[in-house]
Amino acid sequence: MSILIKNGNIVTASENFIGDIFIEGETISAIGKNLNYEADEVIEASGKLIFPGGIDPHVHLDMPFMGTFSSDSYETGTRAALFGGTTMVIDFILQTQGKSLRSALEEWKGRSDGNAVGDYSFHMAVTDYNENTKPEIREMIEEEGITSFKTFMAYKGALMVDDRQMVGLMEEVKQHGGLINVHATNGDMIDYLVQKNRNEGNRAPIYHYLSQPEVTEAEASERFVDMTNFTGCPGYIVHLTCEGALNAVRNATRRNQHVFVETCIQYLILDASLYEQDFEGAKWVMSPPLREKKDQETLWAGINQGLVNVVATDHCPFFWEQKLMGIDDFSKIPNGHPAVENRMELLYSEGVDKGRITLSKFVEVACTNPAKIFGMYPKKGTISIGSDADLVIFDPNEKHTISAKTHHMNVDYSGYEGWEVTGKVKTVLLRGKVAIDNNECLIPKGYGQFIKRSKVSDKI
Ligand SMILES: NC(=O)NCCC(=O)O
Ligand SMILES: [Zn+2]
Ligand SMILES: [Zn+2]
Repeated sequence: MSILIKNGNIVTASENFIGDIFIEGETISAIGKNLNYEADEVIEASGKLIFPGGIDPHVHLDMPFMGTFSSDSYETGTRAALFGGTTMVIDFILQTQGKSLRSALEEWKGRSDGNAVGDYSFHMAVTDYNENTKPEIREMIEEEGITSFKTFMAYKGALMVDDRQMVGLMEEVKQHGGLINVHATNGDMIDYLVQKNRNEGNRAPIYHYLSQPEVTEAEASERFVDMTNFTGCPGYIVHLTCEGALNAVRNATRRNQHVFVETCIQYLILDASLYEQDFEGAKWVMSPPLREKKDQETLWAGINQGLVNVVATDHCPFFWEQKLMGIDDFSKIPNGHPAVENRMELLYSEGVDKGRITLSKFVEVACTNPAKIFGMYPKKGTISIGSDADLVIFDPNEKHTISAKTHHMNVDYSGYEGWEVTGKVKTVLLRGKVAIDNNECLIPKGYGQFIKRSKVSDKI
């Protein structure tokens, strides 16, 4: 099967030009002007942007968490991602404390195998690092192509590791060519504030926010950055939200250290005033919580300064019924919100269309850097000869309104209900197949492949 895409405005992290793309099978075989190849299908793309398929390296699909499961399966979650121009996601496996990484991998495979519509990979969350898990790090990297390891400095009593485990894990991960991801907030301080608020009868969603002030994230980010400096292990901070935390990374650059930073679309465009509305605020109960306007400005600037490398979502949807588990106690509200379908369009609309970032920066943080950092470049994350034909054909002028009535995520509300967006995903190709066209998904469950990843470096 061959496809010729004609006259599109091709955008990569470094280039922007009008041209044609010729696809044979799953990969791109030619790029140029006025290409004259015979193709089984021709797609006219004049007036449209063509960028690489988006990669969201932070999603939680069908994940057991806080006494329930996140509500998107591999099928619904990866399909919704495709509708929004994201052709690949990286999901998190959670080790159960006391059990092996291998058994967690088998559990996650049981839910994901044969069920994904779009491509996916896994990070391995190590929640119990000990002599038994140590040899499994090499196994995951060498045998499974899982090269990134997530740690939680928070969720005390459930997922949190201490600093001793952290440095031990870093040594091992570094030795085998992997990367450490971290949820960097101070779990002990948060646990103290949560219990204090609950004891004082403060049970509304806003107390979730008040139990995780900026200092809890700034302190843990600085500690993590210092530990990666000490061990020499490449590090990546997930869902960074605030000025204090970004300053820890900024300070590290003064000793020529680079730690990768991911923020999420919600931290760029939503703020903590959303918690000021009774239980409705539960829609945005996530960890870390939404912050202030000054933090949004810091994050947009951080993208342009090259300090913030990736914009993800931390997609972790729960039905309203599930959020109601915390109606009497904010600490029981399942943490997370749905966004995987909205990320690319919101980032284009709020970032590029409003002049905060360039088109190439948009591609860099939404497509290219995730591929580079997580060991998939240039197979994924760019438009070049030999790369997978994962492409988004995008109308930069079409306006539309986000709503739970029309989204494809398996959840009954939207954190962005009524949001007016400029720019619309029109057609999406995944490994040479038209996956989305005319608001329809044209590929079946099972088309999505598990992508084994290479060893990583701390340079991009
Ligand atoms: N972020 C969040 O609120 N839920 C998912 C788990 C995590 O990433 O911490
Ligand atoms: Zn987290
Ligand atoms: Zn997460």
